[in-house]
Amino acid sequence: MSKFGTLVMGPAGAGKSTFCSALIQHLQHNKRPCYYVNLDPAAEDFAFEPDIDIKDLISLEDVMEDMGLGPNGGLIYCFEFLLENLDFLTDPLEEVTEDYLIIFDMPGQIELYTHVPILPGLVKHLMRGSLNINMCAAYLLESTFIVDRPKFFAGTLSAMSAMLMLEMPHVNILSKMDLVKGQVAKRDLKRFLSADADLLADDPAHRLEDTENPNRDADPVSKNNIMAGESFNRLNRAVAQLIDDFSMVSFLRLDAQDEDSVGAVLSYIDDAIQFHEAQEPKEPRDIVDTDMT
Ligand SMILES: Nc1nc2c(ncn2[C@@H]2O[C@H](COP(=O)(O)OP(=O)(O)OP(=O)(O)O)[C@@H](O)[C@H]2O)c(=O)[nH]1
Repeated sequence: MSKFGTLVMGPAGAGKSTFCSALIQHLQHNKRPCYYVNLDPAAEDFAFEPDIDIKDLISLEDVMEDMGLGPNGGLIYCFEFLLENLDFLTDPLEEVTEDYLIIFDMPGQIELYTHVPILPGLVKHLMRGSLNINMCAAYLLESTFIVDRPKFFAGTLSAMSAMLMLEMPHVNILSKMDLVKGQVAKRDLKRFLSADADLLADDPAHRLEDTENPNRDADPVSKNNIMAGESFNRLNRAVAQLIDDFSMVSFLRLDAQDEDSVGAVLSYIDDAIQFHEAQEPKEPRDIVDTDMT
């Protein structure tokens, strides 16, 4: 039998630890066992004591002090150290049975999900090694991002970057929905949940389309700036359209204080894990270069 787990990720302050706690509480209420793994080497206070805490292996504070590194370099060092000492995770996780949901609480440094190839190695170890955990990534983005539409699409791209890098079942979650309740009409909210590209085109706060400036032709600097603005606009819209066309990113809603909302998100995570488990493992395809004949 396989083990099951979820990797809770997202930018700093997105609500990852709060979601982990709400999830643990919900699982406890439903008499479902869970196993909590803290992988944030800077995390301090926990509502629930982790079963595994990376700080027992290495802490960010020590690394910064001993190695003279900053918080980002220190975090990368901690994860490289973890990858060199994977028994720290493997030994206790081998004992965890399939009844448990293993919850991995991740740090918020965005570099980890975008351009440092550390997490793929960790995920590969957890999912494909002797542990063979069926996992789903839960990527949290703060719902207040929807107030600033370009920021929302930038956040959506960070979620996509994690999806592409990790190649594992993945759900995206707009966290802290209580903070935007009443501020966004239901109809508008739907457009954010499925990342509708037209959100950029009809953004009421759009500032770059200053084509009506009467001095634009007379002032070459102003003209160049406006041209750059226009081409950036077109580029932004093209990227948003790509996300929209391929239905690449859609979001679930989460209010961590509302147990029904937590339960609903959990059921999506469960489904994503089970759907993945049901898939036949694919044989790698033969590479046939048709131009070589
Ligand atoms: N209103 C509201 N606040 C929330 C919710 N979830 C988290 N918060 C608050 O948002 C802040 C950050 O939450 P954390 O859970 O620490 O976020 P995190 O992503 O774990 O943060 P880092 O580990 O620092 O990246 C805290 O003040 C939480 O109380 C929510 O659903 N609603």
